[in-house]
Parts: sequence; C-alpha cells; structure tokens
Amino acid sequence: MTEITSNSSQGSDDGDNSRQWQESAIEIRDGCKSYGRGKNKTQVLNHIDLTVPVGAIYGLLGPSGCGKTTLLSTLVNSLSLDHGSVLICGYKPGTVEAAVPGHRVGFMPQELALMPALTINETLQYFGRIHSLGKEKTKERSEFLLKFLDLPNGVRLISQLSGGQQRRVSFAVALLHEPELLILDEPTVGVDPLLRTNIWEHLNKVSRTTNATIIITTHYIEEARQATRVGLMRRGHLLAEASPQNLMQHFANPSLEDVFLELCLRDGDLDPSAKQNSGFEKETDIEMQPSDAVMTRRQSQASTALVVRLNSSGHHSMLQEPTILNHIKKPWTATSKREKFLSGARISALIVKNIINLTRNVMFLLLAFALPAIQTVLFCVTIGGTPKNLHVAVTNLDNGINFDNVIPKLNYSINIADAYLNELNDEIIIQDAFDTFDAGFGAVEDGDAWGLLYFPENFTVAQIFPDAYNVSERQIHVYMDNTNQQISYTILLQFFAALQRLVVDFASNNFTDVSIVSPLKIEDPVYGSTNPTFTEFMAPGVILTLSYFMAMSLTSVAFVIEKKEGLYNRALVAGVNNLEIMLAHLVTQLAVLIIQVAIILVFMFAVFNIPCEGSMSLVILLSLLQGLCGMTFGYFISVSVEDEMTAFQAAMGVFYPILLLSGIVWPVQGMPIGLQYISYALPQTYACDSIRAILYRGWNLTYFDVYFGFIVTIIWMAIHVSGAALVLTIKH
Ligand SMILES: Nc1ncnc2c1ncn2[C@@H]1O[C@H](COP(=O)(O)OP(=O)(O)OP(=O)(O)O)[C@@H](O)[C@H]1O
Repeated sequence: MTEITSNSSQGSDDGDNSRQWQESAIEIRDGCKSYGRGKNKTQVLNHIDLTVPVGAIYGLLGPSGCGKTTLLSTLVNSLSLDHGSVLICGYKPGTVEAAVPGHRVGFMPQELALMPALTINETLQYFGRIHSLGKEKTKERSEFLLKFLDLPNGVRLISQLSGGQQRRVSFAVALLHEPELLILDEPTVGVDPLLRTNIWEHLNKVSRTTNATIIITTHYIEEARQATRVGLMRRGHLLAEASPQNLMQHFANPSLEDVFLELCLRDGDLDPSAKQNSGFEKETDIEMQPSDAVMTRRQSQASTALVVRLNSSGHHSMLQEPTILNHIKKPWTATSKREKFLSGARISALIVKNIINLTRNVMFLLLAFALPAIQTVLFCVTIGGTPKNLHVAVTNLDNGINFDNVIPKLNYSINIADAYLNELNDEIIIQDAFDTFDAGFGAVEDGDAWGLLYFPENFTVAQIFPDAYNVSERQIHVYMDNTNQQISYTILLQFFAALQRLVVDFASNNFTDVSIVSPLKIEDPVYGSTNPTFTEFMAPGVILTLSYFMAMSLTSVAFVIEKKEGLYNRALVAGVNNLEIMLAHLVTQLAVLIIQVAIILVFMFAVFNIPCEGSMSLVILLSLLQGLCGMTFGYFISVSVEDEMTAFQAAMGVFYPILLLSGIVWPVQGMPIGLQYISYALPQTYACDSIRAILYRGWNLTYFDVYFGFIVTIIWMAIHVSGAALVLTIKH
C-alpha cells in the first residue's frame, strides 16, 4: 500500500485563524475498540483517526453498525479505547480539565434516556439542576427550546409524548445548558423535514455565535451538507474527512451519498449494485467487505497534513481543507470550572427526580408497602404454629388398681393410664380408642393415626409394685408414624408434657406411694419463653431477610431500569458520578425502607406479639442497616447486569442460599461443618444471632453477640460498594 503525505501548514486561507485550525476540539488517534472475546471478538473501531476543529459542525456519516455510536461513547468516557487516544481539547475524557463528562458537553444518545414518569418541564429542570443553571435560566431556556422544537405543553408527561416528540425533548436536554461541545447521536430521526431544517439552522447558529463544537451522526446523509466537515466512516475507520463541498467537488459528484459510494467502490470491495441498498436513509445499505486500503486523513497536532492512503489500483485523492472557521473568536481552553466530586446541586437533582418517579408510580409504591405487610402476616400466621387435631390411636388395656384393697385408708381406686390420657392436650391430640393392640397399630399403618399409645393390662399396678412386674409392663408403648418430623415432634412433646403434668398431679395429691417421679425437672427458662415457638426462632431472621431483600430488589430494579433506558449513562455524561447516583438513591429509598421496616416491626411485635426483652431501638437500627446492606447489594447487582430479568434472577439466586445458610430456617449448628464456615461469612448469620440476643436475652451493644452482627453488616456494605466500584472499573 502506497502512502503519500502532503503538508498543508497554512491549513486555513485565513492567516488569523490558522491557530484555530490547530486547536482541535476532538482528536482521536489510531483508535481501536472491539467487543467480545476470542471467536466472538468484533473489531468495531479500526485504527481510526478523527479531528474535529473547535467550532466545527462535524457530521459523522456511515452505514448502520459502522461504529459511530461506539466512537461517540469513547468521547463521553462511557467506553474507553483498547488502543489509541482520545483527546477533548487536549485532555483525556474523564479528566478534570476536559470537563467531559461534565458541564462542557451536551449529549444526546441514540436511546431516549428520559424518565417516562417525569413531565417535559421536570425533565429539563432535572438537567438544569445537574448543570447548576439556576431556576430562571432553566425556565428561560426551557421556554425557548419548547417553542423552537415545536414541543407540546411542558406539563405533559414524557410517557404521553409521541416517539418524535420524545426525541426532541432528548435533543432539548442536550442543548439546555448551552454546552461548548454537543455530541448528538441521530438527533433528526423521527423529525419532520421542516423541523430538521430548523434544527440544522439552529446548530449553525449555535456554532457561529457561541463557538460550540458539534459532532453529529445522521442517517440522512444529504442533510450533512450543512456540516462544516464530514467524516465518512466505514467498518470502524474513516474513508475521508473534509468539508462536504470539498468532497463533492473533488469527486465531481453533486451528492454526498454518491461520494460515499464512490469511496467504497475505490475500496475495491463494493458491488456497484449495492447503491440501491444503502445503510443511509432511503438509498443505500452497503454490505461492507473487508478492505485493507482506504482513503483517510491524518492530521498531526503540529500541522494539517493530509494523508491519503492508496489502494492497490493506485487511486488517490488529495483534499484541501477550506476555511470554515473564520467566525471563531477564541480557541478552546481547558475549563476553569472545576467540577466538585460531590455536588449538592447534582445530588438534590437526582433526589427530586427519584422522588417524582417514585410517587408517580403508585402501583409500585403500594406493592413496596403491601408486600412486607403481607409477607410478615403470612410468616406469623403460617410458620411456627403448633399443629392441632392430630389423631392418635389409643389401646388402653390397663385395669387400674383399687387402693381399698392395698391401703384401706385411701379408699381410692386409680387407673394411671386413664389419668395420663386425661393429661393429653385435647386441642392438639385427638384420641381414637381401639380395643386391641392390632386394631390400634392397624390405624397407624393405614395412615388414620399419627401414632399408637399402648397401655398393657397391669400398667398401673406395675407402677406401684415395680418389682413384681417386668419393665415392658411398666411402660407406655408408643408407635409413631415418623413421616412428618414436625408432627411427630409435636405429638412426642405432648406425650412428655402429659407425663410431666401427671407427676405433678400425683405429687400434689400426696400419692407418695405411687413412685412416678420424673428425674427431669424443667425450671423456668433463663432466657426465652416457657414454650418457645418456631415463630420466635425464625422471627429475627425473617425481619432481617425482609428488610434486606425488599431493599435489594427495589435498588437493583431501579438502577437497572435507569441503565437500560440510558438515563444512567446520560447522567454520568452530564457530570454526575456513581457515588452521587448511589447517595441519591439511598436517600430516596431510605424513606421507603424506613416505612417498610416500620410495617414489618409493627406486625411482628404489635400484632403478633413476638417478645422483645431488649432495646427496640437496636432492633430498628439493625433492621435498617440490613436494609442498607441489601441496597448496596442491589447496587452491586445492577452494575453487574444489563436487564431487569437478569437482575431478578440474580436476586432470586441469592435469596434462597442466604435464607437457608444464614441459620434463619434451621440452626447453623445443624449444618455440615464446611457449610457452617460459609454460613458465618454471610451478611445475615451474625446479624440474626445479634437480633435474637437483643430480642430474647435483652442484651445490649456491650455483648459480642450483639455488636458483631452490626459490624458484619457494615463490612458487607463496604464489600458490596467496593465490588460495584470494581465492576464499574472493569466494565469501563
Ligand atoms: N455492547 C456491545 N457488545 C457487542 N457488540 C456491540 C456492542 N455495541 C455495539 N456492538 C456492535 O458494534 C458495531 C458498531 O455498533 P455501533 O452502535 O457503534 O454502530 P453505529 O454505527 O452507531 O450503528 P447505527 O447507525 O445503527 O446506530 C455493531 O456491529 C454492533 O452490533
């Protein structure tokens, strides 16, 4: 491949303005960018060189998929190049000096990037606040833009506008703060021809009067004649970069579209018949073939050298740049306005936007508050209640004893089996009597009873004269259907409790001769209630998981939707940083979280009377901290995934493991030792122990069991935030 270089140091016909020619607003040198890896790797930007002089209107033209949006994304720091450099007025995007992202740039992305729940006015006010425009200025600019862009009344919701109107609002957002650099990705799509003409006139005026630099992509190739310079792009590189007039003149062709086709033909890999099927609006969709030789323009920083690369057939072109910038009054200098890292104005703009969005979404709010209530009630009503009306077969062959015959003064007969059966709680156990052992056993075998209580004939007598009878005759024989562990435990617990009560009865009736003395005396508990329920065991975990997962789902979905709609990226380009976005979400969602936690706690403690021996303030604080921890986790998920479906799957994916591993459903001590280590590393295991200790032991923050739950929660918040920052860095 031959390469001819021609230096054109004068660059401009106007000697006074030659300096401005060297003041590039945007310079891309040898830019490469690819998506994917391995076999799926697609090179989108292919050693591209591009120069946009200060004050130019630069039309970036090329068929769909040639990499225009990717290129614009590198300008606003949404993407970084794999190789090569991008400079905005001499500085890398993302630096303080470039102020891009920031106030210097007005960005209209290809996607809508507007919040449907906001009105036009609220949208403009939101961006006005982000750019610290002030109320009056925002109002004045909004009125002008609404009129100029033929937009309806500013109180109309974005969601109620037509597609074209929505795009015009998006355009208005880019123009609102009169930025020095306008980056517009297809602003004229869906706009009628008259308004399109007006838009181009306006851009020319803006460029003329304010020295703004504009880079614009469009599918309507002919409208780019109004640009001061165009770059014809194909397969990730520029075929040519010059003023439209020069290009048409050079190729002796009256249409830019034909020039583009001509350039593609010179590339040697375009079928002339492709003219009918152009990637540009109406005419062409050029199915590009690989090319190794194209015409491009390299401009060194020191001169306006034109580089023409020739293909093997030896065609070449030399383009002399015309004077287009003689209106420029000043070269573009580094910004003097230093963006604050954390700006109150930007955070308040984000908070107001979040609040409006939240309050307009009534159904979402109702669900956000109804779900914790429904879940808490469901938990308290369904979990931990003692099973009732459990059928137990009873075969009582005990003949009892008449004490008259043994101890005359007692004048009393007794049947201990009957006495025992009377002690059974008849709300829980329904006794079905059977005459024979076989009949009773058969009832269990047939599934009609959960167990059989069998009393031998000499059961009572054998208690009183133990030496005269064998062990088997002294015992109540229990045959259980153990297929349902909880029911079996309930029944067995009732059997033991009845025995305990029987012993107390006998002792209080001074039947000292009846030697049924339990060796086990259960005293009043040190902590917890006399009859602890499973509800009490699970309640701490349920409070924490509800707080955590409610907050997590709210945050992850909110972020992902913003990201998907392009609003998140647009805010970043406007100079908002991730910390500000997170803080604003945190403030808004904290309000929702407080109400959610309040609902959960009211139902738990006021309605379902879960005991609380310790400080309710600590319980509230830990629940809120767990909610915040969930929020940060939601943030981590949202930066890691691209759509709501994946966010939802991720949320569900962690919900069950965390629930099961955190000792909420079953004590950690019952898990295999390896899992116990994992369990204690999770955000809710120690927190769960902590809240349990506060609730049932009444402990305070001086106890390790209590304060460590708080510490682990805070550590996890830090891990989530750092993880999100890492993902953002890697993705960038
Ligand atoms: N995130 C991504 N992952 C993988 N490929 C991508 C991604 N974004 C864009 N691409 C691919 O990169 C190529 C260039 O895309 P880009 O959006 O920059 O083109 P474009 O010139 O702006 O197209 P259009 O005019 O249709 O908007 C396309 O083939 C596209 O499929």
